[in-house]
Amino acid sequence: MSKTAMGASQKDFESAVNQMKLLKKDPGNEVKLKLYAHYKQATEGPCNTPKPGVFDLINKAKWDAWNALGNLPKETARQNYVDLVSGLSSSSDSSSQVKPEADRKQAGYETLVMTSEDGITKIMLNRPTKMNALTTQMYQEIMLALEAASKDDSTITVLTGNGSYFSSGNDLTNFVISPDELEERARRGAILLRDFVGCFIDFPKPLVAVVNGPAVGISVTILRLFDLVYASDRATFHTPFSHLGQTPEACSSYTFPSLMGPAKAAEMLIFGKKLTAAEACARGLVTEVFPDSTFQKEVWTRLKAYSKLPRNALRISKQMIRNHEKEKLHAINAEESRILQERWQSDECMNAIMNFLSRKAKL
Ligand SMILES: CCCCC/C=C/CC(=O)SCCNC(=O)CCNC(=O)[C@H](O)C(C)(C)COP(=O)(O)OP(=O)(O)OC[C@H]1O[C@@H](n2cnc3c(N)ncnc32)[C@H](O)[C@@H]1OP(=O)(O)O
Repeated sequence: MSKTAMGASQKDFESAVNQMKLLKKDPGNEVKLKLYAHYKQATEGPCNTPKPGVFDLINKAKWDAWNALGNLPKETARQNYVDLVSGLSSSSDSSSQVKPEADRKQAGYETLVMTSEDGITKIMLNRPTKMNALTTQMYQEIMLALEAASKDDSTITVLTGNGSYFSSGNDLTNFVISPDELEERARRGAILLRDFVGCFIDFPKPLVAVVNGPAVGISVTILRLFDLVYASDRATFHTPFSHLGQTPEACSSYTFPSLMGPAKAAEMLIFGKKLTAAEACARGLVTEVFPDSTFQKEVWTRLKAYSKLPRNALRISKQMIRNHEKEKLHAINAEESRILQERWQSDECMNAIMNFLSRKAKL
């Protein structure tokens, strides 16, 4: 950020406002909220309008963002706005630069880093500051990445997270929408969820989860569709669906009871009990737990050795193990997505999400 001692002039501010209108790439809801709040603060001062109702989600999120700036001086808000816009412009400039040929990173993903090396394609969730919470864009990019990995010449595909979390599950701001959009967004969300989980059910090669830290929600339930799950002893496994007014997904209403028995599954899926990595391993959800200090080294050494095994034999064996229940899993996935479509429109779900967004509730 380029703060000057004098702060941004009115001219700099107006030019940043104009620059925003020319921005080609959508900066995402969080940045848009920050820009909105600083614009209002810079032009009108502290928040001066009544708080919108709890179901007016978009206006409430905007109001919260503006109100959170308190008595921030107009000049500081103006400078922050200019800095935000200049950060956006420079990142969109740099994203258009040609990447060096030697770079093994596969281009085209904004929320993931995808690399292929030593017979292993690695898909890394890359929103570390948001605990790798899964945005709509991220679900779509993961599906594209899985499709590419299923066709490339690697032997094994790995999903992992960048930073301290594996993933904090569905990004709750996916639900920041106005009431009149709710029904349509819930319908589209259910289709996206069904397609997303479907990609894991059908994935043809050995799929490995390298669970580098805590996992929440769908990033836990999806694990039963992987062939190996390696976890750091720092990882935890938490499915707080009832707390969020929601219900299980990723086929877990069937796979968890069959894996750990209905009583243990209920403890997780109905009552939201958080498991340690050792507990998740004892319940069969995790293949093996490693000390965090040696986790990356041990896991990648193991995977590199596995990736040298005959590719077709691995693939066929995986399919033999998985094919028996594929059809059933697709049917369960469709039904869970349908039920969630209803849940997302419920007051219980809306209230839980608003509580999180207004920081009244954390897990
Ligand atoms: C197509 C739709 C498919 C839908 C499929 C449905 C899936 C169901 C689920 O996945 S349910 C699980 C949903 N996840 C949660 O409820 C987790 C919510 N997050 C938290 O409770 C906490 O953030 C935490 C415990 C994960 C981490 O707490 P900590 O104090 O360590 O860190 P912060 O809270 O300060 O988090 C840092 C920033 O990251 C943002 N963030 C984290 N997780 C999420 C999330 N799931 N959704 C949205 N945002 C998230 C958090 O808001 C902080 O952002 P900020 O720095 O801008 O304040």
